[in-house]
Amino acid sequence: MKNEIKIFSPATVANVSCGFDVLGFCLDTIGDEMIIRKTNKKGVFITKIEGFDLPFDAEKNVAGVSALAMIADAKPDFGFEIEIYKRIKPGSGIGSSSASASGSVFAINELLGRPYNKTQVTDFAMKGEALASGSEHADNLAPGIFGGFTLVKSSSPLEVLQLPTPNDLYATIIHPQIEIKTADARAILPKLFPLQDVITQSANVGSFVHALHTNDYELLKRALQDVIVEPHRSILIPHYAEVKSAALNNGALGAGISGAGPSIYTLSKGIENAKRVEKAMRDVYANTIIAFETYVSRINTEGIREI
Ligand SMILES: Nc1ncnc2c1ncn2[C@@H]1O[C@H](COP(=O)(O)OP(=O)(O)O)[C@@H](O)[C@H]1O
Ligand SMILES: N[C@@H](CCOP(=O)(O)O)C(=O)O
Repeated sequence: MKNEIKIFSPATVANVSCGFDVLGFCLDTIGDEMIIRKTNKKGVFITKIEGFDLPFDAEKNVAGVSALAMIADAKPDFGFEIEIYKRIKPGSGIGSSSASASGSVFAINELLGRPYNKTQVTDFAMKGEALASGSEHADNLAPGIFGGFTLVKSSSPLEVLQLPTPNDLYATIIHPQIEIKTADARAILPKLFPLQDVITQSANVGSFVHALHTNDYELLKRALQDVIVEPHRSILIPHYAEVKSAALNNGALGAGISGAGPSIYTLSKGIENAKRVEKAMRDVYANTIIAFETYVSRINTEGIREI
């Protein structure tokens, strides 16, 4: 069995407008790298973090918390060192904490000879994600671990459905360089919603899943609406309405807040449309003082992978 593994842990888009805490998909052009190796000393030790200032204490870093949860169950007679090469900015809305929380347990599971299935790996990763966001949600973790589009049917007990990915679907992301902590963006949401909004949202998530199964781009377009969360969170994102309109006016099938923001995601049919949408979104921020990054990505159907 291997003593060391290097992985690519991709960024992910949670919620996908209509599926708060349940829908997500996996990106390909941005993600963290991690090296995990066995050590004689028992425990979990974060030995290197490059890219961003994050805690080395395993109990304060999401990668360490999920790893500790897995080894508490697996009880190996050795420990693990973790190196994190962070490319996804924390507080980005494209699953920065999730990439670390899922990457460590994906890798440890490989080094242990895969005793756990993907759902169990996701369950351990949820312990890490809870540290960052204050709640055990798996909508970023599941697409990272399973690949493609996923739906979290239930968090407890955890049940994840892997959904089909239409061939020609591309994502464009714009990430204004401000930080929104997921925990803060969750705290501002109301606890109760009007029944009519819940009905609209449920119909959209069902329609979206059907559209993925049938490659129905027109239905997909109509389903990518969020009447529940977007009105409360969009005010935290500079020029949100303008960026969204620019994307939709330039051929995007849908646009919305990626995870808890500030990133904005869009889905387009074909890479040429995705690139046109990228330019339109960049043009909005280009006339402001806001620094930003953009990514165009195919949907990554493999998820976390060894590199
Ligand atoms: N390995 C890690 N990677 C990213 N964030 C981490 C990590 N460990 C702890 N954190 C904390 O998690 C928070 C970022 O997570 P979150 O707010 O969910 O952002 P994101 O949407 O980018 O995942 C920050 O407070 C950060 O310090
Ligand atoms: N469903 C969560 C997703 C948070 O995603 P992140 O990428 O911002 O961590 C939420 O919307 O709170």
